[in-house]
Amino acid sequence: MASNTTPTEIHQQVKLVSRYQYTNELELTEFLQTTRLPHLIQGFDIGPCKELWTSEYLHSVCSSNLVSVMVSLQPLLEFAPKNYEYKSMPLNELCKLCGISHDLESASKMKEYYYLRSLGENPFKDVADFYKQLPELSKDILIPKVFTEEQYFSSVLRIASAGIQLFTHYDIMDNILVQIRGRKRIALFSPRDSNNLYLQKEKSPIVDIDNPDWDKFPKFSNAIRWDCILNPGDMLYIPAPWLHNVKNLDFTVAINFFWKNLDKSMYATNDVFGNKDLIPAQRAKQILSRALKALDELPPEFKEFYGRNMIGIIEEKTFQ
Ligand SMILES: O=C(O)CCC(=O)C(=O)O
Ligand SMILES: [Fe+2]
Repeated sequence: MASNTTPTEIHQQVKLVSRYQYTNELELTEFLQTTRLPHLIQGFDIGPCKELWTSEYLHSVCSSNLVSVMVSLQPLLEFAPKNYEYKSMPLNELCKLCGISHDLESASKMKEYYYLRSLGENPFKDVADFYKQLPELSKDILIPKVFTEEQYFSSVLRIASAGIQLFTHYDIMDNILVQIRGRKRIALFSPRDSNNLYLQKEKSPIVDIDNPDWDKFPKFSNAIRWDCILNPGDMLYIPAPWLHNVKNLDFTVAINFFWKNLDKSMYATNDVFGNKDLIPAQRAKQILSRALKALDELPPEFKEFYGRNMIGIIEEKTFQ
């Protein structure tokens, strides 16, 4: 792409995430077993948390146990290089700070943005389990049982100040994100667009998806963006491995539930975040790195020839 391209000349296709009106658990469960598209689920009563969980309430009922919080001077979180630090702070204190930065204006005055993704008791070994770890809160929330106990993997509490935006990433398990307080804007990208997102492991380096550097990321213009806004009480079904980028429009509280929709043997056993590649994919990536080493032995024009040749084979054999 010419280096004098201006962002206004490039239009990315944007679609809206479809809505699903909740009627009963069985119908929703069956629906989620067949659709592989994200859906905004509305009409399910998530319980008293929706009215109850103000920052003042959370400040008063949450413990002063230390939690590890991402703290950044900028609202757009970047991972390479990192523009945030992990700081330990009492959970009840975090609720108060996030409450002060409840909208974009007050958050920008605070000069620090906060983002909590709850971790397991031992963050290196255990998965986050909201029910076990935060009984003072979990009694206030209801979620539809769309997965079995066997399939359940983790439940993660997410607290964020207004404005903070989490980089685009994929998770390896199916997921329902339940919005409790404030609004989130979520942009999703299909797994079919993964090659247009310049992935580095599970994350995309295109941090500012609303104003991307088109010279650096020209293929991003081919990606279709699926947008939705989550309001309190809404739930978003994010099928694995759809990519998602989350911007907090207000002070937000949300919980998400990951579950294993595939056979258990597919999943890495040492995965506490639910984002390690499936075991056969890990094997395929190792074989690919060996194939690339073999191609390195060739002169450049043969390396490119075989590289392009192999892309064609991979496309033919893997694209649906
Ligand atoms: O709500 C957020 O901040 C992130 C949600 C997310 O990444 C997830 O539910 O997998
Ligand atoms: Fe995620």
